[in-house]
Amino acid sequence: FETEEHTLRELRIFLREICKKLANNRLFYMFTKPVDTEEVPDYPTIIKQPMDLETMMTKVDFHQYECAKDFLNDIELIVQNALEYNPAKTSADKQIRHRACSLRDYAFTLIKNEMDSDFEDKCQDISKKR
Ligand SMILES: CC(=O)c1csc(NC(=O)C2C[NH2+]C2)n1
Repeated sequence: FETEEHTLRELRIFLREICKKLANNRLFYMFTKPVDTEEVPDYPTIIKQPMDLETMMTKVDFHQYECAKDFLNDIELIVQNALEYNPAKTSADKQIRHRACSLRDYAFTLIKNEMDSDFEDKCQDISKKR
């Protein structure tokens, strides 16, 4: 059991580093905090499951990710929300969609390059057992 807790502790340290790198990239500024429903009142009428990088950092601290796959599922939620909320042909919408796709590619590539695949397998095994 103790070794499982050591594994999940190491996962949290790794995911905080990934989250920090993504949140510190100016390209992803609009994904760093929850959309302000005061400024964008129609957002909650369209996007039913909002997600952002600050919320993901909190989820790491609350032990709500047991493997990198769960973390990447929330990245994909950020991306899908942005594509749904910004469907127009305008340059503003196009730029946000392009940045959402860049966020996805950065996150998946960072994790693939910096994470030992055996370590992720161990995390997924622990997650399945729980
Ligand atoms: C996080 C996110 O996807 C977001 C925040 S504001 C926004 N879009 C706009 O403000 C307008 C450009 N066309 C609507 N999208």
